[in-house]
Order: sequence, then C-alpha cells, then structure tokens
Amino acid sequence: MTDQAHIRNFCIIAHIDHGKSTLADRLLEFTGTVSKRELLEQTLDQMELEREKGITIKAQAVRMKYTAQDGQEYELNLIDTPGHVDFAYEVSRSLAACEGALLVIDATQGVEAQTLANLYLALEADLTIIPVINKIDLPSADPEKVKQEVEDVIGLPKEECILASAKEGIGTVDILEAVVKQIPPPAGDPAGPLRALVFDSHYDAYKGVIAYVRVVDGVLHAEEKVVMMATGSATEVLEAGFFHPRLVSSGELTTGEVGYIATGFKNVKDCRVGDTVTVPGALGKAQPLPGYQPAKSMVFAGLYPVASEDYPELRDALERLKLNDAALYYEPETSQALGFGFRCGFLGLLHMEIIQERLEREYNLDILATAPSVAYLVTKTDGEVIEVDNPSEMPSAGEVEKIEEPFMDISIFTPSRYIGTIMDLVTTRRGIYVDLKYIESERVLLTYKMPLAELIVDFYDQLKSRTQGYASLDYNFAGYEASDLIKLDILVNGVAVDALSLIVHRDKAYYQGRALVEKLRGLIPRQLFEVPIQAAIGSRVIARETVKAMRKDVLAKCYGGDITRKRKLLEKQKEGKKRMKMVGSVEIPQEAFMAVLSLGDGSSSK
Ligand SMILES: Nc1nc2c(ncn2[C@@H]2O[C@H](COP(=O)(O)OP(=O)(O)OP(=O)(O)O)[C@@H](O)[C@H]2O)c(=O)[nH]1
Repeated sequence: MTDQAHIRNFCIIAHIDHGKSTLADRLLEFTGTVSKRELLEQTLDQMELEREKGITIKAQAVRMKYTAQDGQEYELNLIDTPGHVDFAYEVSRSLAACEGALLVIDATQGVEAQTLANLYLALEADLTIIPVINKIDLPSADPEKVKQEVEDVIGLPKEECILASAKEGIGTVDILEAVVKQIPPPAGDPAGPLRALVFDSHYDAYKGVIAYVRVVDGVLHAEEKVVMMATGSATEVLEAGFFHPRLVSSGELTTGEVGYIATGFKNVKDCRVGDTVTVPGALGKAQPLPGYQPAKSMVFAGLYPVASEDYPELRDALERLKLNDAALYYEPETSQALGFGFRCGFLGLLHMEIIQERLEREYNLDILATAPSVAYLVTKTDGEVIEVDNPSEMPSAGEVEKIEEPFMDISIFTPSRYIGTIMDLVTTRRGIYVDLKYIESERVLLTYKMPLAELIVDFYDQLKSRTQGYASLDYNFAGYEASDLIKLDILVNGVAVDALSLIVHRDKAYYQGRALVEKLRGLIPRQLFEVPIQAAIGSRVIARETVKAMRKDVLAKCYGGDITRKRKLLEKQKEGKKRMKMVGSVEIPQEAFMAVLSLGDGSSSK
C-alpha cells in the first residue's frame, strides 16, 4: 500500500506518430519495469492489429517505481490513451483517471490537430500539463520554433518545455522529475465509501471481464462484493492488482491507485467504460463519478457473408467481438439483394475498418460490406420521428416532412499554401466556414461545420492527397440539422438494389447519380446479356449506363492448347468471384457496393 502523497497518475497524449509509445517504452525501461529485451516484445500495444496499423486502440495502465532526486520512492501509474478521434470518449475516461499529462510534440512537426484535441480533453479533465518536445535528435528538429508554438497556440510558457528524444533516451530523467514535482498527488477520501472509475475493460477467456480502474475514494479488496453504479450489475471481485507490466495480483487497490480487477462478468457491457465501482452498502450514499456515457454509434453499415451458409459463423463472430467491445452494435438485417446479414453501428470509420478486418482475419470470414451511412432523423408528415441508418429504409418522399443529419465541428491544421484547395474540398462537401486562424506565419487552423455523411466518404484521404499529407484533421459531433436530402436508388437490370441506395443532397443528386452509374458500369462484369444500370429519384430515372453483353469465352484466348494456363485462368476467375453476390440474375462484386466512397467531389481541382 502506498500513501497518496507518493502516487502520481499520468498519461501521455500526442498526435499520431509524435512518439507516445516510444516515450512510454523509455520510461518503463529507465524505471526497470521492463528490460530492453522485453520491450522488443512490445508491452503497451498488444493487439496485432494495433501494431500493424501503428495506432493504439485500447487504453492500458502500467505501474512503475521511481526513486526521485528527493530520495523518496514514488509509485507512478502510466495510463496509455487511445490515439484516434473515433475513441475520444475512451480517451476522456482515461484522462479522468489521471492528475497530469505529458503532452508530446514532435520537434520536426509542431502542434497538430490531435495535439490540440487531446490537450482540450486534458484541460477539461483539469490535468496538469507537461509539454515535451520529442525527437530533438533529428537533424530537421526545430525545438525553438515548436517552443514558440507551445506558448502561442497552447498557452503554456515556453520555458516549461522539456526537450527530449524518446528514441535516444534524452530528457528521460527530466520528464520523471517533472512528473513527481509538478503533477499533484491524488486527493481522495481513504475513509469514504468505495468509488472507483472504470476507464477501460476487456474480456479475458480465463478471468472474465478485466476492468481497469482508478480508485477515487476508499479501498477495493479482492473477494469483495461490488456493484456497478450505471449498469447495476453486481459481482464479486475475483482478483485485484496492477500491471508491472504483466498482471500482478496484490489483493487490494488503495485510494488514489490505478490497477485492474477481474470481475467474473462474461460481457463488457456489464462493466462499461465510465461506470463507477462501489460496494452494495454505499449505493444511495455515494454519488457516481461524473461523465458516464453509453457508447453512441455514428457510422452504420450492413455486413453480409459472401457465402450465405456462413451466416451463423458471422453471427457468432459478432457476438464474440461484442463481448470485448461495448461500442459495437449489431442487429440482424435482411437485404433483397444480399440476403441475411447484420446492420452494424460503429464509433467511426476506423472502428468499422477494425471490426471488418478482425472478422476476416481472426474469424476467417469473407464479408461483404455496404457503403457506410450515418443515422438520419426523419420527421414524417404524420408527425412521427424515426431514426433511419439504412438508406433503403428511408420512407418515400411523400411521407417525409423533414430530414435532419448529424453535423460535425471539424478542425484542420495545415500549411497556409493549401488553404485554397482545402476550402474548395470542404465547400464541395457542404462544409460551412467557421474560422481561420494563423498559428504562425505559414501554418493555419481552419474550422468548419460539415455533415458527417460527407466526412465519411473518403474526406480524410482527399485531404491528405491534396496537401501531400501535411494537413491534420480532428472532428467532434456538433448536433443534428435539417438538410434538403433525397434518396437515390440504383437499378441493375431494371431491379432496384436496396444495398446500393444512398441518401444525397438534392443539389448533388444529379451529379452523384451520373458518377455512380458510370463507375458501376466499370465494376459490374459483363454478363451473357446486356445489363442496364440506372440511377433514379423516386420513379424518375436521372442517369443510365449499359454493361454490354459478353462476347467471347474467356478461355478462347488460350487457343485450347495449354492446359496449365487454362487452369490458372480458371483459378484466377474463381478468386475474382469470391466477393461477388448474385443479385437477381446479375453478379455484383464488393467494389460496387463501396463505389460511392470514391466518387470524387465534382470539383475541378484535384
Ligand atoms: N528520431 C526519433 N524518432 C522517434 C523518436 N520518438 C519516436 N520516434 C519514431 O517515431 C515513430 C512514431 O513513434 P511512436 O512512439 O510509435 O508514436 P506514437 O505517438 O505512439 O504513435 P501512435 O501509437 O500511432 O499514436 C516511430 O518510428 C519511432 O521510432 C525520437 O525521439 N527520435
């Protein structure tokens, strides 16, 4: 047990790639928590996918012992926060478990969109901020310029910046000393009723749900009965302890400490991020810790097995993923075109991508995904308000009074030479200009309001390509607003394909309809007969293209001679078929369902 005066709880926040994980590794190594060799096995980012994508998805916590220059030993808890905006709520809960944050800024890049986004979250959580300018070993590092940015943009005195190289271990001691001296110790009530904040949780096949907790008041003991204040779920703590960096069972966690409890719950939904752990006796007396929010899906898509007999496997896989991911939402859905599948809700596009990849890689499933959609609020003429997250379920125009869609506040950091092309991009995406602020002579912060539906259709890729990768983006939900939206149907061979319907702005409907049928003509393979592809609003066809009938047998090319070539060709064809769906009498490939994602903007400058 450590008294609160000798505990420091902190996290590292940074823009992607500014060196958060490398700095964490250096701190763990310097304090002897892990050896260099163990570090190679990557301790903080555990999931394979995280490593490959180079991002941190799940927050975790590690305890270190550090003897400071004042001769005293401190317990330092480093809480790792997810780095992507899709997981902003999880970030905010991890921050709520800390008293301070190291704000890492790349000395060659300066302040970026997520540096500020994370900083604001940290300030909201009332954390002490220690600015660290990292990568000063690089020849292109310009620490003086970045210091000035810290003063001008972030508002912290530039003298407070610690210069560091996480790669070479420069500045490590300065950082640890600053953590001890500047970050306040926890100030909970040791005698009060138990209150512990769940800032992350995951499902473990042997121990059930493991919750990562910060004890705010009181003491948490193993074998004690506990209750979750928000969900009401009750259980007995099977084990309590901390990460060092592997699980160390310690029997209890005292006031101010960070660690884990094995809850025995079978599903993370019993033990949600943001919930408060307490003891049954304190219910009604102790207030829940502030900030609990159920996860809210922002992006929706249909997931269908390519082979319909895989449906039960897909259901089981989603069920298992959900055990570990309270933010994943799904329900059965039937599409005329695609058969039986699931409507899924995700926190954002990255979340969706991760789930899709896990289904394919860990569960070996071939999945067909429909284009992502947002949730629309539709007021019908009879006054009823419904939520529609699947374009094919949009009521017909005659029944609709108004449609509201989610808008986001977006901020873009960019060198000023790209202002023109970004403005152009954002405007074609129905963005509304809010502000332009010079960060320094050649860098600006642009803010806009923009529909989420426009953001999820390759906006980020467009932004990156138009700015040679220099711009950085951050966004937050702003609220629902009414827009002039209509449903665009796509007919293949005279049949409306429900999974290809989309909701578009009236002004863009004609352009998007044209672009989509043109694109589909290139994607839908030739059949034995001619296939018309049409875009329609209600019963009015606004665009048409035709896929010509197939003329030659593909094998004709081989002159009937070389059998191995023939076999190769057939195999290649089979491969190409993997992600095809028969819709009526026409085969439609996966790419067709995603075609809407790469339609471009109808703007000239690319
Ligand atoms: N030269 C140099 N490279 C560094 C330093 N710190 C980190 N890097 C490199 O920068 C890259 C990104 O570092 P990470 O620690 O993975 O960055 P991160 O902020 O954790 O990234 P995310 O997990 O994606 O948020 C890696 O290739 C590191 O090796 C440094 O001090 N000097």
